[in-house]
Amino acid sequence: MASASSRTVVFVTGNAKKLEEVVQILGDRFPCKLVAKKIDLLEFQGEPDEISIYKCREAARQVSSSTVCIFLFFGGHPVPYVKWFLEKLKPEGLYKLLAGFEDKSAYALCTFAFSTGNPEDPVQLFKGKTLGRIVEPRGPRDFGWDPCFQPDSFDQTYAEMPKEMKNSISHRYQALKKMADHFIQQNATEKK
Ligand SMILES: O=c1nc[nH]c2c1ncn2[C@H]1C[C@H](O)[C@@H](COP(=O)(O)OP(=O)(O)OP(=O)(O)O)O1
Ligand SMILES: [Mg+2]
Repeated sequence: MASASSRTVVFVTGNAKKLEEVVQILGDRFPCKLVAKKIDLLEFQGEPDEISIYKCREAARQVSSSTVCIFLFFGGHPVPYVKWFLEKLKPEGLYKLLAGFEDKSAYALCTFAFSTGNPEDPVQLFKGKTLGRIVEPRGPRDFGWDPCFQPDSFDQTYAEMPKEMKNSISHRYQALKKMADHFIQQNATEKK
């Protein structure tokens, strides 16, 4: 197998905002070459881990190169299908859905699923979770449910925060950190 630094990792996402954050968070910390690719994958039903693994396998199959590694971004709570809720309801509607519930606590979840490209290898998951609550939308509307998610111990919603602040505490940051650490360590082991 090629050494990590000469390896190309394909990031599978059609979401420009996710990609933007990943590039900002990783900087030049990641030891592999990154290429982004949009693949429209069917949404499976199930728990987030199962969905991530299924979609990653499917993405790896579609990219069909034995040397390429795949990541699949998966993000968003209250449910894996939040994308369709958001499209129809907008952040205001998402908040209103919870009107009847006193408890507005929520968490943002990001899972990176990694496949070596070899279907025999297990898919690896790197997960990050940020605790918070769902609030009436505040701040710019340019990224999904950011206006209605307020992380614990902050007064601002994700949308109101400067980008660098969100990117230093977010679910995506935490998942990426685990993933980058894994590859940096693997790279160091390969060099020994
Ligand atoms: O940090 C975030 N802050 C706010 N909103 C977010 C975030 N991360 C994902 N989101 C939104 C995008 C989509 O409305 C839904 C997840 O759906 P999800 O399938 O993961 O995203 P997507 O289809 O846009 O991109 P992809 O091609 O990677 O599947 O939550
Ligand atoms: Mg999607």
